[in-house]
Amino acid sequence: MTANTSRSTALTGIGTLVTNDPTVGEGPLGLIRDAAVVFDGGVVAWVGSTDAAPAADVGHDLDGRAVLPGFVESHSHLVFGGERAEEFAARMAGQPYAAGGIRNTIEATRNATDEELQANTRRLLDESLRSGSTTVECKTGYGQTVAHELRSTRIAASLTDEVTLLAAHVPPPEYAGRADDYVAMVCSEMIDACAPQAKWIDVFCETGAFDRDQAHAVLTAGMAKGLIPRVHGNQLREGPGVQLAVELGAASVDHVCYTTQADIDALAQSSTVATLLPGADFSTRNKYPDARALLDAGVTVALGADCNPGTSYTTSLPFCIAIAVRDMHMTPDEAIWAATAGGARALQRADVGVLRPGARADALALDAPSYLHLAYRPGVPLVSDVWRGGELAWSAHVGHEKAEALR
Ligand SMILES: N=CN[C@@H](CCC(=O)O)C(=O)O
Ligand SMILES: [Zn+2]
Repeated sequence: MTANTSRSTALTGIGTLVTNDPTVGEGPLGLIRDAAVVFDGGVVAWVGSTDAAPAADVGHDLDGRAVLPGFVESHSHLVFGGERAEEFAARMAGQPYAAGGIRNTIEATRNATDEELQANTRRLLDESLRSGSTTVECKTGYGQTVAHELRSTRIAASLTDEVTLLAAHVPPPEYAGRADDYVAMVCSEMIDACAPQAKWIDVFCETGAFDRDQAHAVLTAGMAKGLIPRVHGNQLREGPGVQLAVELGAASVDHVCYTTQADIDALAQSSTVATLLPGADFSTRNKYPDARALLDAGVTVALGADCNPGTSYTTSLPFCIAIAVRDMHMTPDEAIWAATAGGARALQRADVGVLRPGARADALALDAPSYLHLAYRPGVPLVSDVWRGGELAWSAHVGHEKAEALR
């Protein structure tokens, strides 16, 4: 039995606390006004009103500021080299996004050293921490040889437990016109080598990437090695991705910009989460998903920043929350839930995205009295403090600490 050397911390004077636990507070967000939360041993020990807060070793008076669970980022591509700003500029001049741009990043990633990739991934995790993301899933997908994907999984696994093998991103240059041969290699040597370092298997099911049968082969090969499926689907046009994800019981299907009523009905009757990625649609001038239709049908919706150099070079879930409310007609409450508890559902985690006793002590404070300001004041760095495992991981008031492994 190791001694509990960590000190308990009480955050008091919280103007509005979002718990995401309707049994302890008001409505789906479990809101508590004039609230307090106590962290002890890396987990939430107590939540309630300030005047009933138990004693703790360390106290912080939040002076009326809002506190939320740390954001849960369930969709990011952080292990990459290079950047594609010119491609973005061409898109803004009218050139449509196409999956082919991914090959530019594949070349830059293959040419990068381990140290460069590790440093870039850590830089982006630090950046996402400063905007409140305390859990971050990280995909591979820009290496696409066994050695490069293995390197990418190892780099991701050194920084987060949520590692996704996305070897089936697009057929790499050396397999141009031979997607089936690439799929056969992914389903054998690639997954055999990389599965031990990953938790999830993902595939880009889209024209110019992989069709339904190829995607099915990759996902089922990953599942046979104990990986849990996720799907990039229906991003650029209607397609088989949503139905495939539901058929295989995928944790989530992501993008979901073009859906039929049958897609929405299938999702509503499943446990598959629809993860919306408004940063990608913003940066590619793509159609936003019909979030309202999904939510009104009872689909569980998550929000992700989808940080990657091609479609969405942002780590900011506050930015995505603002777009989700203004352009996708989600209510502020729905958007906040989607970026916290929704992301946790997409990662099948019950210990994050919520502030209830026993949950990880991952939280953020805003320089604002209410979570509504995240949509009301877009583009403003409102996140003032971030706690991970009950420890202050970053504060705008004291300079930021390096984000160690996100466990
Ligand atoms: N659409 C597929 N994959 C990434 C984009 C990858 C890239 O363009 O580099 C996404 O989720 O947006
Ligand atoms: Zn993606």
